[in-house]
Amino acid sequence: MSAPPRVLTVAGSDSGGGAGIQADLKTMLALGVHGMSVLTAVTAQNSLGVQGAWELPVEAVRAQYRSVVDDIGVQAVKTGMLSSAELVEAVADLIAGTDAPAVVDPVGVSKHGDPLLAASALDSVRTRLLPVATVATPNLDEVAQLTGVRVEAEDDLRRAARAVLEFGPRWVVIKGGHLSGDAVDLLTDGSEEHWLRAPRHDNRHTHGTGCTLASAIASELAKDHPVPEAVKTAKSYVTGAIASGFALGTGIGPVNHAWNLPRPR
Ligand SMILES: Nc1ncnc2c1ncn2[C@@H]1O[C@H](COP(=O)(O)OP(=O)(O)OP(=O)(O)O)[C@@H](O)[C@H]1O
Ligand SMILES: Cc1ncc(CO)c(N)n1
Repeated sequence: MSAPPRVLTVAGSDSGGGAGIQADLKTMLALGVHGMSVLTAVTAQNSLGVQGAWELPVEAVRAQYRSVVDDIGVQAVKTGMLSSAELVEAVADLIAGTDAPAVVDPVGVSKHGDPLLAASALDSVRTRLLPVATVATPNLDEVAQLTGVRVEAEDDLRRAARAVLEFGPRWVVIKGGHLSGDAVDLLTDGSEEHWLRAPRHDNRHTHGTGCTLASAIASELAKDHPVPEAVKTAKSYVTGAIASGFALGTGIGPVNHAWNLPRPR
């Protein structure tokens, strides 16, 4: 059997298994790539929120990255929770030295509003991390934090995308998941525009949707698909996973990462 494409996630652990590293690796398995991980932080987290978070030392992050890239090699990298300015800058430098596309999910806060990135790290995300991104995938809160643009309706998505592109990612997906109506995202590189529209599933199984979308994009890029095709496949995957999510705990439950497999749970 030949080796599947290899994808590396650089992100935090979600003890509840719905977001972070756990969501990333499940997505990668479901999309047929070999998932690998660099842990940046550990969170005590469940369906109700984040009860605690502990960062790893920057040397531990660099060492994990080098172990994976120098021996196994990667066809795509995805970043999630990076916690501090020091980690953002270290990871940006590592990505800059890696010959593979990078999907940057500039994680700022959890679905419950718990901070996953220090306010003092925002400038490093703007000036160091976004410039090395092949695709950046901010949600509307992250767009507001990074650019000051407040998106209240679909019509504002284009202005938000332009503001994020100013920081240098090659492509941006503005996730309209927090608007009402259809779940509409805008993918653009400043010249092409792709509007990705899916029906909104009015359920509570949306913990980790952003991590899942970004990991799915990275998985499809690792298979050598062009960015628009990769993002369209990723959008279908996350939509199906939300539609078949399940209740867990008493708060916001996870998506069903296995929904597309021959024997879904
Ligand atoms: N209720 C929903 N029904 C259908 N699609 C949704 C729904 N909520 C979000 N999405 C889609 O899921 C993807 C992730 O968007 P979202 O805005 O939820 O990310 P996020 O806030 O970064 O997620 P998280 O912080 O939980 O990882 C987008 O494609 C968005 O349109
Ligand atoms: C560890 C982690 N990363 C990312 C998110 C974003 O949803 C989360 N809730 N937890």
